[in-house]
Amino acid sequence: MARQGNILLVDDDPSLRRLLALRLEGAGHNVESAESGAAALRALERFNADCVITDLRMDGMDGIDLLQRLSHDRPTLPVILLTAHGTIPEAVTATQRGALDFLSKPVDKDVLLARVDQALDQAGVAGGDWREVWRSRIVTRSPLMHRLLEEARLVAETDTSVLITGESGTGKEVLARALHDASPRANSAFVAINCGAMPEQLLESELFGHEKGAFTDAKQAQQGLFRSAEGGTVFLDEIGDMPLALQVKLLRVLQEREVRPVGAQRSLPVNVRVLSATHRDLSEAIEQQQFREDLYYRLAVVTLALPSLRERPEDVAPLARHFLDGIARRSGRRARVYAPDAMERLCRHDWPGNIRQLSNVVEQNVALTRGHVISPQSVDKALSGHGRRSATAATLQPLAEARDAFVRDYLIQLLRISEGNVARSARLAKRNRTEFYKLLNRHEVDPADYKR
Ligand SMILES: Nc1ncnc2c1ncn2[C@@H]1O[C@H](COP(=O)(O)OP(=O)(O)OP(=O)(O)O)[C@@H](O)[C@H]1O
Repeated sequence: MARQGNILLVDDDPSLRRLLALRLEGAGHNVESAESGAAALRALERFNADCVITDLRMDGMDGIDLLQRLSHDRPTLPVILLTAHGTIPEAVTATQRGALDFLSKPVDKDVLLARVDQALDQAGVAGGDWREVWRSRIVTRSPLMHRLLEEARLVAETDTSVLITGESGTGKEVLARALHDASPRANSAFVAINCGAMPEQLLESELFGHEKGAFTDAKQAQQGLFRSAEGGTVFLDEIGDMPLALQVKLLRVLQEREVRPVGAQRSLPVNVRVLSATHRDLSEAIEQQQFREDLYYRLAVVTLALPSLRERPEDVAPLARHFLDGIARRSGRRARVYAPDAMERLCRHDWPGNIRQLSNVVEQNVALTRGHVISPQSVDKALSGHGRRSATAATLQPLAEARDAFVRDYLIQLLRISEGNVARSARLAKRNRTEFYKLLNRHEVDPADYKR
């Protein structure tokens, strides 16, 4: 069923506005028109738009300015740009800054309706239904991601085991949670565990539980994650790092749908859905006999491969704004903004650490920015810091700068641990408060940014 949505149409040419509105209304959409970027922002205060179509060149606030405002204020609202002959390069740049797409004038009716349908799909407007909440934590404008989310939504309705693959920091856990939220198990527990983070025996008892007295430290019986997730979902992160002996036990649990706590005589039935994730190439691990092939086929009935951030550069700007908003909300202060050149640099970076690295860079930028606007220099500094380990003679920092960077990182870590509490941070650093405040000032770190 074709989607029908609320479309805000922005163009300073009244005849084009009328024509496009007629076409969109003819397809069942609800259309509101505005003659400028400023009028569009006013209209959005009362009109609940699912998609904005805006001309690129307009007097006053043009399409790019409007896009920038919307990317900041409404990062998930899809924006389509209308371009006349000669403005296509600008529109291409705009898609890198977060525009969903662009349409060349004269606008072909079928292309218009197809693009709008795609935009409504992105906004989560499904066949006339209202937007979906399950994917609300996933900020994206990438068509690759939208296809993946569509697959995720379909597979969420079943009890199929899903293996999520992707480089570190691409959002595997976020996707697993969204899958759970979209599933019929959404009202039961979602329990996540990192299989690479603990020794084998501890992992076994964490997963399957233990009886009282099963081993020296087992003072109390513990039911284990599988049983505590009864009716819900277990998410096994870094499954590729699970020790082989435990892989056998996990396979048995998946086959029999029963768990046997450490030290128990009997197995107990469990009803959980299993999602797992890895950043490793499991086929290579299977070849090297580090991962059981039979377990792989049990876990990877469906595989969802998350693209790296390099493969979806259009997500950098909306994600950066999303993280700025998050920091502002936590500190109760107005969100900072990136200067256009600074945003350009973020968009050009290749993000080996993916979204987690972007989130750290944004946090570092906020910590180092006194005013409202984050400068390109601040971005360069944060990015060179992240590349420190692979520095060459050309990029190596002078000692004074490296020392400053170290002290700043140290202060940020303290404030993270103490959630912005200066007295506690000063105690941890074994410095008196006055001295500690001086350090914060000198390194332009603001404790308010770390308050929860
Ligand atoms: N699409 C997204 N929108 C908003 N935030 C995201 C998105 N994807 C990831 N994040 C955030 O990025 C960080 C890393 O995500 P996550 O922990 O899910 O990645 P991961 O692939 O599981 O990483 P790892 O392999 O290191 O365990 C988290 O803070 C998460 O909230």
